[in-house]
Amino acid sequence: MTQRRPLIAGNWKMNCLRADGLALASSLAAKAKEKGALGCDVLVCPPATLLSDVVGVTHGSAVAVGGQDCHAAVSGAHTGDVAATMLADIGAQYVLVGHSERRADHGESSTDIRKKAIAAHDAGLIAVVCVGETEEERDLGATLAVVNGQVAVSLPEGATAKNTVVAYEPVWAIGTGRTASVAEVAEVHAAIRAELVKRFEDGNEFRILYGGSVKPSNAKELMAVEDVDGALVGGASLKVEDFWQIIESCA
Ligand SMILES: O=C(CO)COP(=O)(O)O
Repeated sequence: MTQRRPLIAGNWKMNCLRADGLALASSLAAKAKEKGALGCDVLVCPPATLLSDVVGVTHGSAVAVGGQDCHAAVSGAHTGDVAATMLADIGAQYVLVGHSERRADHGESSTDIRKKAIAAHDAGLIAVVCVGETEEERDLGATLAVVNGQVAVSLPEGATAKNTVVAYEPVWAIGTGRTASVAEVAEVHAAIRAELVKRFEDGNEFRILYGGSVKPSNAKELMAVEDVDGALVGGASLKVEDFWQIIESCA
């Protein structure tokens, strides 16, 4: 069986002013240093305003830093946007693309997301490509068709297990306290794995994260599911003790 090193990623979303964000990142970096070898890779994705400083305070620790989005272009007249090259330039190693909140708030399509993933790869970043069905789509029995469709279009030809992570986040489980059941997660992750294996030579090596109300109390159970290779954590990543317990669930 392929051994995939888990990734525990914190998506801070639009939270944390400077003092709180830097305290959170510094505490995590200190805990990681104190612990030594961890059972997983660790990533935090702060808001753009804090990226550079968080890179600074986590430097030399096992905590990697990522952006929450990037533009598909390298530069140009795109007011308010950030290029993948800019993220790489300040020391970020990852970028989230296609989060359901971006798909919903900014009307991003899977085609847009593929372009962003290509920009991320060209900049030397690891793209964390997010997919997931809405509650309506699940109720219609369309979950696998929706998620497989998003995976097929959002992942570019040049995706590899080294430059791409897939994150499955059912929209109805995000920030709601409702977590998908182990059976629901297992079914979708197996379907994503099958898509990846069909399309990419190293499809078995891609990490597939689960996200949606992951917390210390359910992390161990979710991480034990076949083809769950880590978590993308929102709310619980803002509390150092909670996020740390989720990290430890990979030990
Ligand atoms: O959207 C998420 C992470 O990207 C999940 O958020 P919550 O963990 O707050 O449900």
